Amino acid sequence: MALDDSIFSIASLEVALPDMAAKPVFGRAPLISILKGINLEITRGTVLGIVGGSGSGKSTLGRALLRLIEPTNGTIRFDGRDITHLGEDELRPIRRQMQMIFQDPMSSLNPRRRVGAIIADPLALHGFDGIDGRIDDALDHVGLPRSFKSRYPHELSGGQRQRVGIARAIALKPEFILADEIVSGLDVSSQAQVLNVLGSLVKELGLTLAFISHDLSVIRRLCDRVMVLNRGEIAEFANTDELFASPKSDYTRELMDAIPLPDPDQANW
Ligand SMILES: Nc1ncnc2c1ncn2[C@@H]1O[C@H](COP(=O)(O)OP(=O)(O)OP(=O)(O)O)[C@@H](O)[C@H]1O
Repeated sequence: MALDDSIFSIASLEVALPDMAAKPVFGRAPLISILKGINLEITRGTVLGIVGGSGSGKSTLGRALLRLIEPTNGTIRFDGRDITHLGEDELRPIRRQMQMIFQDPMSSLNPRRRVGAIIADPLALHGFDGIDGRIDDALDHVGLPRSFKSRYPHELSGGQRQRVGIARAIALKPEFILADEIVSGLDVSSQAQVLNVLGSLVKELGLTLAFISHDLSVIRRLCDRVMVLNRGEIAEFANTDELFASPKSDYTRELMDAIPLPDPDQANW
């Protein structure tokens, strides 16, 4: 793969964090290793699924990609630039290019701001002009009526709130979006809506997405490639079709066995 096809290039990534359970009376908590030897390329315009059980290191990997935490070892290249150890001042101009959509929109959307303002705030912060038009565009892209601009988050359903989170992220025209367990709190039909919206956006806008989920059935619907994480290490990394056709690791097979049988009402998912 040519290097310029990659939005992210990760080599030998390791993350160790202070062990909060250790609670030392004096000095610092000892470090525990969370991620080990992660190598990864994320190709422009593709969706990478990151899957694994609870505590496997999915969110930590996402946070390291966005440089919300600093790795202990290894390199993170974003758009060809080594960002592994950049300070906050140097990261600031890059931050707009990397957006995140969160698991719980009730806590990530300010309950006292209307939807229009929620989408407008980061646009204003980053100095965009024509903000009203950009808000309308973003709402159109996620399939929400423009009249929702005057609503508050509590006046929306869970799926609609999650689409506001997506609208806020795409309005900034980022190069990359990280979505961390964004459908796990939703009922099956809202999950389907949100996944459909994301799938269309990837095609329409050429988005590059990393999609974290513990649920392989969700990953299968959206992702081109899948990284399976187990205890902070890569158990398997393959194209989605290959992974489902012939899983190579026992751990992947365990995750597959945990997929619930499809609901016949959702057969056209
Ligand atoms: N700030 C931290 N300090 C110490 N340990 C941490 C910290 N954050 C996460 N961990 C530990 O790192 C491991 C990986 O956590 P992480 O949240 O990345 O996993 P995950 O795969 O996203 O799990 P889940 O699906 O449950 O959210 C866990 O054992 C967790 O307890």
